[in-house]
This record gives sequence, C-alpha cells and structure tokens, in this order.
Amino acid sequence: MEPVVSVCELQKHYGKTQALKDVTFSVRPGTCFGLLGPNGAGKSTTMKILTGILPADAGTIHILSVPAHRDSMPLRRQIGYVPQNITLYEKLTAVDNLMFFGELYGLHGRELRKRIETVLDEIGLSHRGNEAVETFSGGMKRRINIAAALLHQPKLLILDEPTVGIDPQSRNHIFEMIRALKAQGVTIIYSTHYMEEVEALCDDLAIIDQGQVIAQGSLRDLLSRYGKQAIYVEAKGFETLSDIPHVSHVSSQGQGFILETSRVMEVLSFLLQTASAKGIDIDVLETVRPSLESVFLSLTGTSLRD
Ligand SMILES: Nc1ncnc2c1ncn2[C@@H]1O[C@H](COP(=O)(O)OP(=O)(O)OP(=O)(O)O)[C@@H](O)[C@H]1O
Repeated sequence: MEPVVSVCELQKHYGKTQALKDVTFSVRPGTCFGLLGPNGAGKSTTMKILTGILPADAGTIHILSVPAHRDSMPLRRQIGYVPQNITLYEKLTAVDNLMFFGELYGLHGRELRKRIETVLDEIGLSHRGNEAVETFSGGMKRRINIAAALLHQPKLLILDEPTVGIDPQSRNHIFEMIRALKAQGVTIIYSTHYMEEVEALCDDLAIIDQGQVIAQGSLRDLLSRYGKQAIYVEAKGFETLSDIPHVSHVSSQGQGFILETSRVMEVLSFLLQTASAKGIDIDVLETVRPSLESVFLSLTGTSLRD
C-alpha cells in the first residue's frame, strides 16, 4: 500500500543551527506513527514543515501521493494539526472556539454544529461545551485544541507532544480518541519524548536525535533489533558481586539494578548460585522485557531521560 506520508531528505537550518539533517521516513495508511526524540531533536520542525507552516531548505514531501507544497490548500484541508502550544480564545466557550476554527476550515451552519457536537463527544467534553475555556484545566484545553483539528474530518492528524503537562484523565481521553480515530482509518503522526506513549499507541516509529532519524521501523522490529533483554535485581550486598558473566551494562534503578544481557537464563542462574554461596539475600529478581529505553540507549549511548 502507498504510504500516506513520505518524507525524503528533509533539511532545515535556523541561522547556523541545523535542525534537520536529511530526515527521511514514511507513514503507512491507517497507522499511528511515532516521532520519538529528546527535546530539541527536530520533531516540531518536522511537523511544521509537514503542515506547511515552515518551508524546508531541501527535501521532498508527498502526502496522500501528492507532492506537498506550502500553498497547496486542497492538500492542507486533508490534514489536522495540533500544535504544542494551545491556541484558544480564553473568554469564549468551547463551542464558540470550535465555531471559529470550523469556519476557518469552511464549515458553516447545521453541518458545523453537528461536527462540534461529534468532536466534543469524541474528546469527552460534551458536558462543558457552553463554558468559557478560561475555566478549563490545561488538559481540557488541549483536548479542545485536538477537537478543533478534527472538525473538518482530516485523513491525516498530526499531534505535536499532545500530552506534555496534562492530567492523567485528559491523557487517557487523548489515547482513547487516537485509538478510535485509527479504527476509523485516520492516519496519525504523533510526536513525543515519552517512550511509554509510543509503546502504548504507535505501530511504527522513527527515532530522531539531533536532527537525524537514527532508526525507524515497527515497534516490534526495533525492539527485537536493538532492544536489550535485562534482569532486575534487588539485593542487599549486590554491589559485592563484581564481574557477572554475560552482562553488558549495569545501571541502578529504584532500590535495585538493571543488568543487560542476551543470556538471561545463565545470568539468573549465576546470580542465584553466587548469592546463595555468599549468603546474600535477594529481595527481587525478575526479567525485564526489551524497551524503547534500551533501544535508544544502544543507538545513542545516552538515555532519553538525560
Ligand atoms: N525558531 C527557531 N529559531 C532558532 N532555532 C530554533 C527555532 N526553532 C527550533 N530551533 C532549534 O532547532 C532544533 C530543533 O528544534 P525542534 O523544536 O524542532 O525540536 P523538538 O524535537 O520539537 O524539541 P521539543 O520537544 O523541545 O519541542 C533545536 O536545536 C532548537 O533549538
């Protein structure tokens, strides 16, 4: 199947800062594609170029098989974009805000009112539609922003870090809404620096760091290609166990340690035997499945949380 979005060798400078260096990726129809990277990696820049807000210095973009130009209005109407910063009129009600955004997309009258009802229901805020946005929590405002991007029923929804700084309830609503949209066939591009969000939502992803895509593929592929299996151990006196065979990396986590290894069974058996021989009490010993954290670490040598 033709990709919904294909981005090829995108480059962007801000003055002397090179924000994007040959960014290339493609997004399959009806999937949720994660753009994962730390602050300053180039996620927002990529999204702004995709939506036509910023020009690229070089590279090509095809959206729905059509070359995307900044002034291509018919194409832009197929895209819903939720920027990182909330853009709402605080004094207006949620419905009046949505009226304003709907009219920008060329919707009017009964059709617009119906769409407003539907999107408010989809984001779980029907009961607050007639209240001023200034009375809403940050998470509720973010949900209204998402609703605004959905009024014109885009085929492609682009969300730039939609869960930063919001409450867990709004985050759950956003997750549910993304899953429902995907089930309706909408293609989603979702940027985040939270790995657990990519693991929960995305089919495919590109890991972006310092303006470059350093890996991309399905979540399953990346985990099996780069993810490390590991063991978590909590034991008083564990530090006295040096030189555990087949362990490639040790890091502390909470009360215990994460030992990365490709030979889980051998390391488990070594730990049990040595602890018993040295009289060390093991409080917790469990295997840890490969995570995007370990993918990022093995690709960049640093943690995404640094
Ligand atoms: N308007 C601008 N002027 C100058 N430099 C910019 C501008 N916008 C972004 N940059 C720089 O470009 C690089 C990429 O920034 P971008 O905002 O795309 O990253 P990001 O991955 O979205 O990060 P964040 O999660 O912090 O939003 C960074 O080095 C940033 O400082």
